[in-house]
Amino acid sequence: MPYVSAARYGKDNVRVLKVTRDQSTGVQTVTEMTVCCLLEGDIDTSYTEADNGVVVATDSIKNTTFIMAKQHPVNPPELYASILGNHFIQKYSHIHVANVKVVTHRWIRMDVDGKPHPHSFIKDAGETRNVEVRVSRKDGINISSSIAGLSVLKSTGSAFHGFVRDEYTTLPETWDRILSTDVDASWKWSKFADLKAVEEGASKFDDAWNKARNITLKLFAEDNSASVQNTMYKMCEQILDAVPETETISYSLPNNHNFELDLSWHNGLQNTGKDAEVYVPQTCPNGLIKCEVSRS
Ligand SMILES: O=c1[nH]c(=O)c2[nH]c(=O)[nH]c2[nH]1
Repeated sequence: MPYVSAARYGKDNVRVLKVTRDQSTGVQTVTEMTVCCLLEGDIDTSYTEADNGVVVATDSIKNTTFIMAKQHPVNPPELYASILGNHFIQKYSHIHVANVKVVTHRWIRMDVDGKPHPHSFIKDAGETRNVEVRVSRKDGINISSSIAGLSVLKSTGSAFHGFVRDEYTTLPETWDRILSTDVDASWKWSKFADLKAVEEGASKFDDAWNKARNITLKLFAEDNSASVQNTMYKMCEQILDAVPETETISYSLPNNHNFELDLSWHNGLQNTGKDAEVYVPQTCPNGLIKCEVSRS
């Protein structure tokens, strides 16, 4: 007899923009988020018996996403996601888990004539700040925070040699290469007992994001990289050290290759090795290096 071994449902890609206005200074702040909220619980009969009596409509989940954004702070996103998720398990006794993902887009305050403008912003389109929160009646609140799509490139200070050489190998060893990647870095927080615990720790979330971002950028720039693997491990180590409330740090880094180009066919033009200046950025394939580092 088949049975429902796992099920969750909800609304994805709910786009929310919240404007907060400081009446005393006239300074306004915007937060744009894309929210996904998926519920779990005693909902199997909606699949097996067409029992919609257990279904909180995904349209209502979308409405709730907006109402919670109106009634509560949306920053830090870890807190907003926890408030939204907690709402569903408190309001509906048959819903036991809410999975909330919030992608926060980066609207950066515009500088005009060298001064921060009170209500104009520029979108830093690549990078987002993401959180994934699981609010569970039984297991408390588990939060994972991340930086995604932070594209970085260094034109030297990266090597890759000593790797396996055999009959499958064509890649030359290098002591000086371009290193380019799109950072996806996440940190998993120790479990929070309930919403109150998240509220009490709320100031830690922005602080951790700043530390993780600064560590990533500083190490990327300054590490004399032996490999993507080794540099990302150092990043994980430093974040674990800097943010004691985290349990696990993960990185997923594509190695976006920029190939040297032999132009010697054109009048002997030298453009490889020490003469390399013009490179060819590759779209695919790319290396993909991942790791997760935990406290022992
Ligand atoms: O830093 C790297 N790690 C690898 O595993 C790898 N493999 C490869 O072809 N180039 C690189 N670079």
